[in-house]
Amino acid sequence: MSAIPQVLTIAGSDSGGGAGIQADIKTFQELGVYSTSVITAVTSQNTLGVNAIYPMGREAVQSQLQAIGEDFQIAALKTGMLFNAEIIEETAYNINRFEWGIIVVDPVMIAKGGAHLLRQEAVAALKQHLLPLATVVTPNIPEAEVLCGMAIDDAMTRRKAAEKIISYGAESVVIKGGHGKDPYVTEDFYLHQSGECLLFRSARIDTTETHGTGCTFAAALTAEMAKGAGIKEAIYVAKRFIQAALTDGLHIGAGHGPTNHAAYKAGVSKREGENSVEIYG
Ligand SMILES: Nc1ncnc2c1ncn2[C@@H]1O[C@H](COP(=O)(O)OP(=O)(O)O)[C@@H](O)[C@H]1O
Ligand SMILES: Cc1ncc(COP(=O)(O)O)c(N)n1
Repeated sequence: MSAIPQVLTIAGSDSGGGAGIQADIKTFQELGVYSTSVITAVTSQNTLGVNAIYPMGREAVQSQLQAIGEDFQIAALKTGMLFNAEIIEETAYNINRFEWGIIVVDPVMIAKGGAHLLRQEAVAALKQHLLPLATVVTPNIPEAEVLCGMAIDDAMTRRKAAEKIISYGAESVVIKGGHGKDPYVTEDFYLHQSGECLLFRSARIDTTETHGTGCTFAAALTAEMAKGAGIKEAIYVAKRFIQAALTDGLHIGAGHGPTNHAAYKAGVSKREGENSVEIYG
C-alpha cells in the first residue's frame, strides 16, 4: 500500500471553486492525503448563488465509482451533494461492494443562496441507504431539522436531534453550529456505541466569506481519519482547519466568498491564539 492515504469525495462540482468537489480536493491536498473524486452533478455556481444544476446519470456515477474501486485503496471517503435517490442508491451500493470503511456523510441539502442540492424526495433514500453506512454524519442545523423532523433551537433539541439521526444507523453524528447566531460556534458530537456526548466550542468569526465551510469541515474530518486519527481528534483538527480558512479570507467574488484552504498549513491557526477550541463533556 502506498504511504500516502487515498481518499475519495463523492460530490457535486462548484464552478466557483469554493464548495463541493473543489473544496474537498483542496482540503485533502492541504492535509496530505491523495484525493480521488466522483462527480455527481455539475453546478453553474459562483459566490452569488447557483444558476443551474446538471446531475450525472446513474451510469456515469456507477462507472466513476467502479474505476475508483478497481484500482485504489480508499482509506476514507466523504459524500457531499448527491442530488437524487438514484445517485444515493448507487453510492450506497458501491460502498458495500468495495467494502469502503470510513464513511463521512455530509448530508448537503440547500446552498447558502437557497438552491436545492438534494431533491426533497431523496431525503428518504438518504436515511434508508446511506445513514446506516455512516461512520459520522455531519448535518448543519437546518439539515439536522430535516433529518429528524423537529425544530432545533437549544442544546436539548440538538441532543434529541443527534439521537434521532443515530437511530437511522449511523455510528456518530456531528451537528455543525455555523448557522447559529450566538457568539460561539458549537459542534455537538454524539457517539452511539458509548453514548458519549461532547461539545466543541469556539468563538464565531465575523465574516460573510462562508461559501463551502460545511464541505471543507467534512473533508478535513475525512482526511484526518484517513491518516489514522480517532473521530474526536479529527473533529478538533477539522475545526482548527475551518477556523484558519475563515480567519484569513481571500476576498474573492461579490457574494459569500470562498474560504482560504491554504491558511491552516500556513500556520494561521497557530498565529490566531484567540481562536481556541474548547471541548466540554
Ligand atoms: N462564522 C463562523 N465562525 C467560526 N466557525 C464557523 C463559522 N461559520 C462556519 N463555521 C465552521 O464551519 C463549519 C460548517 O459551517 P456550517 O455553516 O454549520 O455548515 P454548512 O456550510 O454545511 O451550512 C461549522 O461547523 C463551524 O465549525
Ligand atoms: C456543489 C456544491 N456542494 C455543496 C455546496 C454546499 O456548500 P456549503 O459547504 O457552503 O454548505 C455547494 N454550494 N455546492
